[in-house]
Amino acid sequence: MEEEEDGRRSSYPGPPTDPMVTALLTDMYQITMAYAYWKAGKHNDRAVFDLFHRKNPFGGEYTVFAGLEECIRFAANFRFKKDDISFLRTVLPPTCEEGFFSYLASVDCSDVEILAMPEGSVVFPRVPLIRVEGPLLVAQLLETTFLTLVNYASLVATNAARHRCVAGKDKMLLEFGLRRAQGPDGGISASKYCYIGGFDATSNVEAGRLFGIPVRGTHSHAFVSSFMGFDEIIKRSLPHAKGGKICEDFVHLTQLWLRRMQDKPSLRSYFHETNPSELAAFSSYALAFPTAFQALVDTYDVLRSGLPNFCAVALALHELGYKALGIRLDSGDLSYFSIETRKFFRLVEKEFGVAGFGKLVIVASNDINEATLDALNKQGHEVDAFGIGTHLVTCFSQPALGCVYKLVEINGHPRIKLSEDVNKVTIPCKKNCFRLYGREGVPLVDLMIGENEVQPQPGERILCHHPFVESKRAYVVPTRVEPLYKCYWAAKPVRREKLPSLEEVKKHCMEQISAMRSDHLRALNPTPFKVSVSGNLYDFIHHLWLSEAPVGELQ
Ligand SMILES: Nc1ncnc2c1ncn2[C@@H]1O[C@H](COP(=O)(O)OP(=O)(O)OP(=O)(O)O)[C@@H](O)[C@H]1O
Ligand SMILES: O=P(O)(O)OC[C@H]1O[C@H](OP(=O)(O)OP(=O)(O)O)[C@H](O)[C@@H]1O
Ligand SMILES: O=C(O)c1cccnc1
Ligand SMILES: [Mg+2]
Repeated sequence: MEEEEDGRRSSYPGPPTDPMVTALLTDMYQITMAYAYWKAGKHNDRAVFDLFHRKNPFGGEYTVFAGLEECIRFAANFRFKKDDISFLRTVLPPTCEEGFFSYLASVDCSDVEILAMPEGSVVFPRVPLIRVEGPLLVAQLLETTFLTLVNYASLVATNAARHRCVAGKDKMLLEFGLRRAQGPDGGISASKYCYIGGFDATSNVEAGRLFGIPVRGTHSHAFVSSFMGFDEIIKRSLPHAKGGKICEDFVHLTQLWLRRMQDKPSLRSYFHETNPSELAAFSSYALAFPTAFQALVDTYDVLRSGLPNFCAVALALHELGYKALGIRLDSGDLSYFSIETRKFFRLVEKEFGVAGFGKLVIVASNDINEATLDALNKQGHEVDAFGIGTHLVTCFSQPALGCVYKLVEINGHPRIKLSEDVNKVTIPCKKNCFRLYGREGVPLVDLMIGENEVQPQPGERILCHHPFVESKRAYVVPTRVEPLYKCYWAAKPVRREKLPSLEEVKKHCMEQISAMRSDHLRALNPTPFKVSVSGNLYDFIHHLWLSEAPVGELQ
């Protein structure tokens, strides 16, 4: 996103973050349709497409909408370059006329209008997340790219939000997924969209650079096992935190503190001899990061070695005026180990009078998912921060979100797609959508109306219809009516909404989730949120349905 001189974000978006997102990042059938639209002289017909999902992921009843900024960046910069056109000549049949290729070179999104819900919104099935209006050929060409930009983004943002809901607001959530993600782009996208969905930081350094997401990390088992003994540590001096005195042999100091701990009867019941190479590794790490010492304690034995070794180093640091951060657990029973660790920290605080030692941070990782978090909550635990990778970024429990992109109007004529499966029948017309809020300010229902219908007003009694089931309808007297769409792309720049920063998107997402009734959010048997249409739209859908569906003949 380009910065304007006054520091605000420009209304003209920069290119997509991923340079792979080009006009050719699409399905071949979009190109063949483009040719056929052009050949039929339909390319400039005015089309309206809706992008929406039919089912919420992970067995839940909500979805977090993400990926919009990248769609707008894509649309704003949409063009077929010379090279692109040369390639298209090689994949289309030789019968395709030359005029098409020169036309394609002139195509852009200058006559396209894109309305969408703000990124980070909590959204529900069938309500369009993005409404694209423009010349048929170009509006059609956006389909695949928009879907690939929205589907994974929204899926992983929803997954992150679900992990946040189970973990609770006060826990730190760290995204550790890059190594397990579906390739580099999957990893970068996961870091960005997990941040929107409620994670606090990522281990992915490039995501930190690209998006300004806080970057965090501890160390791995390799660092610990790379040490064989104390002899390897050559530079051992450490200045006192407040300057002045220098400790010439910090390693010796950590050994001294370990002995002091061993001499305390209350601590002796936990451990005897610890692994010395592990103490060497921790001492060395503390020498490198005296102000941010955090150690992985499960390489050899959490309670008998890792934990006492960590405390010895942390106490040595404390003597020199530093404060250690804490530990990471990466195996075993995380409930048990975190509780035992906390007890041990408190004991050390008491025995040595080190204020705050009992509150050192406990990070837990190792194949954590929603179910593990829930189990840990039920059992009780003392974990302050969770590092979550594989299950989060691969969306292990549901690998894809099914957003679709459907034509709903052409040259002012509403269009419908019929299906044996009623869930797959599209809702025709260029629509406006609103969220209606109830007495306590909670969202009650999303309402879709035709573009030309009068907008619903607070205090008005509105009959909301289920889109397909006649008997399902309800009156709502909203206290607040929230229009769901903003215009993010239009020919006239004055009409374009400025794209929010990532922080603003995250804030919006957190506010939307907090505003939802908790029964819509719960993991087990959540209550579906109601999605409805106006009486006019209901009648129209069913009129069009009847007029388009062929009448069968019984023999
Ligand atoms: N208290 C707990 N309740 C429920 N699940 C837990 C609890 N503690 C840990 N887990 C989960 O149980 C699994 C334990 O992993 P696993 O059985 O592979 O053993 P491990 O401790 O990872 O062994 P390794 O030393 O090989 O890493 C992980 O997925 C972890 O998130
Ligand atoms: O478990 P995840 O949720 O994916 O979180 C990331 C994992 O990546 C690291 O180790 P890695 O898995 O590479 O090795 P390890 O399991 O043998 O420690 C880290 O120690 C975590 O366990
Ligand atoms: O910083 C960490 O502890 C980390 C980072 C990535 C994967 N596992 C752990
Ligand atoms: Mg692992």
